[in-house]
Amino acid sequence: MVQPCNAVVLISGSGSNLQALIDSLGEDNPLRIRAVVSNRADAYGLTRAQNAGIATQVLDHKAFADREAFDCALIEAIDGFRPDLVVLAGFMRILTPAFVRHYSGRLLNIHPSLLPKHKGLNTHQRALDAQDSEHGCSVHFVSEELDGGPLIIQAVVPVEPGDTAETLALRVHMQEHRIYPTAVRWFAEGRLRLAAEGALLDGEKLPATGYLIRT
Ligand SMILES: Nc1nc2c(c(=O)[nH]1)N[C@@H](CN(C=O)c1ccc(C(=O)N[C@@H](CCC(=O)O)C(=O)O)cc1)CN2
Ligand SMILES: NCC(=O)N[C@@H]1O[C@H](COP(=O)([O-])[O-])[C@@H](O)[C@H]1O
Repeated sequence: MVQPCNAVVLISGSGSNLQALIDSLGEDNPLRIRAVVSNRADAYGLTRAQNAGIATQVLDHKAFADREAFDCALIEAIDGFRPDLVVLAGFMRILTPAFVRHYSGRLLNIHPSLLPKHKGLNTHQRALDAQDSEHGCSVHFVSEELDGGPLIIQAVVPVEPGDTAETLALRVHMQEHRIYPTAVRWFAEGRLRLAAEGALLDGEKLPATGYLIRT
C-alpha cells in the first residue's frame, strides 16, 4: 500500500499546470495537494485551487527586504503543511541555495524548453530566434543552478513554419500538462528519486535527457 504523498504547489500565474495536477488526482493516485502558495495575489491559479477546495496562501516577494528573507518566510509557510514534495508550477522566482538545499530531492520544476537549451525566461521566442526545428518542455529536480537540475522527463514538439511565440507556447503547454502529472505521480508512488548520480526511475538512472517523449 503506497502512502499518501503530501505536496505543496508554488505558482505565480495562470496555474494551468496546477490544474493538470489537480485533474490527475484520483483514488489510485497517492498525490495529495495540501496547499497552493503564490508570490502574486492576482495569480489565477489561486482561484483554481480554491475551486478545488485546496488551501491557498499568498506571500508577496516584494514585501521582503531581500531574496533570502522571502525564501525563509516561504520555507516557514510551506513546512506548515509538512510536505513530502514541493512542486514549482510556473513559479517565477529564482530560489536561494538555502531553499534548494532544504528541499533537495523533493523539489520539482517544469521548464518550457528542451533543457539544457534556453534556460531562464522567454524560451519560446528564443527558440524561434535560434531557428530551432524542435522545442519542448522539461521536468527536472531543482538544483541551485537555475534550470540545471537532473532531468526527469522531456516532451519534444516540432517548430512549424509561421510559428509565433504564442502558437509555440500553446503546443508546449499541451505537453506540459501531460508530462508534469506523470513525473509528479512517479515521485508520489515512490518510483522516482534523486540520487548522487542523478534522477532514478524504478532504481534505474534516467538518461541525460530524462525520459524522452517525441510527439
Ligand atoms: N535555484 C533555482 N530556482 C528556480 C529554478 C531552478 O531551477 N533553480 N527554476 C525556476 C523556474 N524558472 C524556470 O523554469 C525560472 C523562474 C524565474 C526566473 C527569473 O528570472 N525570475 C526573476 C523574476 C522574474 C519575474 O518576476 O517575472 C527573479 O527571480 O529575479 C528564471 C527561471 C524557479 N526557481
Ligand atoms: N521558467 C519558468 C517558466 O517559464 N515556467 C513556465 O511558466 C508557465 C506557467 O504556466 P501555468 O501558470 O499556466 O502553469 C509554464 O509554461 C511553465 O513551463
